[in-house]
Amino acid sequence: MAPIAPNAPSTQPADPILVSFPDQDELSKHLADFVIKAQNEAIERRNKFTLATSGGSLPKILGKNIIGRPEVRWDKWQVFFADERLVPLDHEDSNFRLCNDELFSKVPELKRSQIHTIDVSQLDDAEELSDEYEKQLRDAFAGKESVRHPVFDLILLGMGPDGHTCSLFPGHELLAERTRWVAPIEDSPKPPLRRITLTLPVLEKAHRVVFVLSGKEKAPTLAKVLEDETKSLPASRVRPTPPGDVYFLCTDDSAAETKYTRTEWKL
Ligand SMILES: O=C1O[C@H](COP(=O)(O)O)[C@@H](O)[C@H](O)[C@H]1O
Repeated sequence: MAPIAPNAPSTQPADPILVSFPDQDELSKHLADFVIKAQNEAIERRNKFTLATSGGSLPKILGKNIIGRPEVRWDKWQVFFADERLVPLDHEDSNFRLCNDELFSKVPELKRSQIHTIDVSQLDDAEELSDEYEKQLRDAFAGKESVRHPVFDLILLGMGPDGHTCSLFPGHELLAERTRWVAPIEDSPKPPLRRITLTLPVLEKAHRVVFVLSGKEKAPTLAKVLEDETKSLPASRVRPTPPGDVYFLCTDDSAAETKYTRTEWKL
């Protein structure tokens, strides 16, 4: 057996990085700085910035302080969805609609062709729709070459009180999915029932994954996620492969119940 090189990079996922801020506005400002840094590094690497975003509380926190920042190179962004609810894009449950209301519609420089939606008006079958979205990812990430996984520059995630993230729910069989990049779920415990989600292998391959959490109702779950060695909750299973990192950026009240070490903010 070949000896392990003494300075070989670790293959073990790094521990999550937890940073907390006094309130949602501070969280939002620092999130904007973080996204801009990720954007700049991505543009330097490949002259484009691939982002997957979630719905829920995230779009508002993201939109509030990034709109109008002169450093943002909107023309370089390619935006995908970490998950989507299978409702029309203008429905109030649609993650696209939330993102559109809070961000996209306020940034004319970000063209509709740069936003990769999961659109039930084009295809209503959840299986077919997830295959079609996976194809969009393959086209965007691989061109004509084949790649094992897309490597997003940044994935922004939320976390529900049950520990779900994307549309990956506790105890659900989709947590075991290792082949597909995108998968349908038709029995979501949280309405609406029908959704499409990125799978864990895609989250694990990203350069950076950032959970964005605000409010004291997230506190008990965040403590479980960071301290649960058994990794039973979906959010605790998101551990990017080195050199990828996972961050939890949150308000102080979200972090109030965890004993996990907080890191000083530095960019
Ligand atoms: O259903 C969903 O919930 C999660 C968490 O939402 P939040 O409102 O607690 O932030 C969200 O990240 C996901 O995109 C959405 O489909």
